[in-house]
Amino acid sequence: MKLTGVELRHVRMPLVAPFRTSFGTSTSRDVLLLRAVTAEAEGWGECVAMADPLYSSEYIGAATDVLTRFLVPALGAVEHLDANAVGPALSGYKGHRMAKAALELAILDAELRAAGRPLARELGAVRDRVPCGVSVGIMGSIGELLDAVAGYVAAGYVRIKLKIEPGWDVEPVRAVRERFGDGLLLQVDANTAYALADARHLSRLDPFDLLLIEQPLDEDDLLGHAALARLIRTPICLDESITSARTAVAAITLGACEIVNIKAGRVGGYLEARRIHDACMAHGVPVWCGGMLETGIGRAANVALAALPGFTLPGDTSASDRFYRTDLTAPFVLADGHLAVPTGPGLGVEPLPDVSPRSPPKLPGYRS
Ligand SMILES: CSCC[C@@H](NC(=O)CCC(=O)O)C(=O)O
Ligand SMILES: [Mg+2]
Repeated sequence: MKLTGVELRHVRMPLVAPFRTSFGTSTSRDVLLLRAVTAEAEGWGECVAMADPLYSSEYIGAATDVLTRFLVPALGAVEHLDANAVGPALSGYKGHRMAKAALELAILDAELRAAGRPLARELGAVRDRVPCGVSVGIMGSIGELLDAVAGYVAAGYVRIKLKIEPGWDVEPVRAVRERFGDGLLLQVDANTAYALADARHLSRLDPFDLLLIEQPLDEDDLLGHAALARLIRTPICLDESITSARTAVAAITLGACEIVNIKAGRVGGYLEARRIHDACMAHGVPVWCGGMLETGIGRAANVALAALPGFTLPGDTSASDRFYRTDLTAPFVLADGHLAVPTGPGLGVEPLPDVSPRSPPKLPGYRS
């Protein structure tokens, strides 16, 4: 394939309710969509970077700039382009994994649509539907939290994840465990809000039989997580720290985590995500698919990824209506606690007509 045009489309999606984490509260999600044009087919990608560099160092303005000035021109110079060529063609540019992931997904989508191959099969999916967990934000009160969790349990979600931070951790977890019983699959996500000195406090979560505690310490603190793992019983799962298969193996080898949250956007794309999956399986480490409030475009790719054999824990692959009143694609709807894996070529979903552009972008450059 030859890349003949790329369109960047910045969309603001209102959230159905504020979503509060240890690094702030969002009421809308800015999304950077990317459409790749080739002679054979078009492909879509979604950049999971937020509007501000709060989850990680990436943010939409930087992704837009690095795609426009460096990454898209670099791919435009590749004569025989396919998804496997994207990583090597962009390797000279450091970082910007979320921007690279969006571009690689669009090329992968175009390649697979042209070949009539579904993404799930390409990645090695072994399931046609995936069990879904849901991420629950920090709330204003325990009562509000219990109402929210009750709604998600009633909707059929098979696992509940609670965002925590200092001052909102042991009591919310205790309340949810007491209200919904020991059978509820329950985990927490700190988004780096704690320090190793909080170990004794975090060990107060041990009695609640959590599946895991996600990213309690700083992204770069593998040794701190390894020390914390020796001080608490709850298994540690890493998210922000895992930026590649190499860092996943380093974290596992150092004893920094027993479980890995795989987010293709965070690690540079779905091909690296599969490499992390394979490496974790080789080490006997279970993985699950994390979420970045993706629209149906990224959600379709995440559901395909979550269908791989090593994804043995429910992911943050919730239905479209968890965050959005209307999605950019046909909505993903929870059925018996599961989402069906798309079966069409490539992503298997299309942006709804009012999202997909009416006219192709000016060739050969880009339009942001
Ligand atoms: C956009 S910042 C959200 C990052 C957070 N993601 C979630 O909590 C899941 C959100 C979702 O269901 O997409 C995480 O650290 O795991
Ligand atoms: Mg997380």
